[in-house]
Amino acid sequence: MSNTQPHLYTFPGKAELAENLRQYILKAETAALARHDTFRLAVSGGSLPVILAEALLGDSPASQFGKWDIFFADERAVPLDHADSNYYLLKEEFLNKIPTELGTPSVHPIAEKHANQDDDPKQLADLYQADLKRTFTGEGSDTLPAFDLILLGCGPDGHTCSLFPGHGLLNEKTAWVAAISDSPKPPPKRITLTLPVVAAAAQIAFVATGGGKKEIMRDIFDSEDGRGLPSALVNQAAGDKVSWFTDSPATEGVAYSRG
Ligand SMILES: O=C1O[C@H](COP(=O)(O)O)[C@@H](O)[C@H](O)[C@H]1O
Repeated sequence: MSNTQPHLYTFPGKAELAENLRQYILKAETAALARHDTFRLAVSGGSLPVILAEALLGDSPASQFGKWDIFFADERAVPLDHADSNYYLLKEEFLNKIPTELGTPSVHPIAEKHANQDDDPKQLADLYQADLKRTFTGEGSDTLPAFDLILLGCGPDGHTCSLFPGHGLLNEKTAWVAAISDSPKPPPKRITLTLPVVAAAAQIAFVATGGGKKEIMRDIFDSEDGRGLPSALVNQAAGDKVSWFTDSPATEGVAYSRG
C-alpha cells in the first residue's frame, strides 16, 4: 500500500480538462522518450478515446505518434470491427484522426481469431499477455511490465479496466492479463490488465466526467478505503503516481483536497 496520495484535478468543463490532460500526456511522452525512445501506454475504452482526441488532436497537435506503442487496458471478446470493441472505438475516435505527418502509433489489438463471446476468453488473455511479454522483454520475464502511462476510465459503479466491484479478479497477483466471463456490464466476456500491472505503471491517469459519476467519486475519495472499489484500489496501490482528471459535475460534493 502506498503512503502517498493520488492527485485529484477538477476543471470547470471538458475543454479545460482536455488542455490539462494534453500537457500531462506530453510530459509523460517526453519522459518516456528520454528513458527508452518509445512511449508505451495502455488505454481504456468507454468515454476515454473521445477526450483523448480532444486533448491531443485539437489545435497544433504535437505528439510523436510514430513512437507510441499502444496496448488496451481492457478489451471485450468481440471482433475488431464490432461496435463493442475498444479497439474499434479507439480507431474511430482517435487513431483515424491522427494527421499522417505526425506518425502512426503501433497498436496491439487482441487476437481476432479468438475474439468472440462463444469461446473461453482465457486464450485471448494468454495471447495478449504473451504480446505484452514480447514488448517488455529485457526487463526480466518475472518483472511486471512498467507502462509509461495507463489511461483509465471509471464506471459509475467504480470499475476500471474490466475489474469490477467485489469480483475475484481483484485478488489476482500473478497474471498480467486476466480473463473475465461474467462482467456485470455487457458484453460478459472480456480481458483486462490486472491490478498489479496497473499499479506498476510509471504514471496512471483516470478521466471521469459528468454528474453520473459524482456519487461513486465521493465513495472513492471520501469513504473509508474507498469501499474497496476497483478504482480506489488503484489509488491505494499506486498513490501519487495516480492523477484524476475530472470536471465539476463529476466531483460535486467531493471533499478530498484538489491538486
Ligand atoms: O466497460 C468499460 O467501461 C469503462 C468505463 O467507461 P466510461 O464510459 O464510464 O468511461 C472503460 O474504462 C473500459 O475500458 C470499458 O471496457
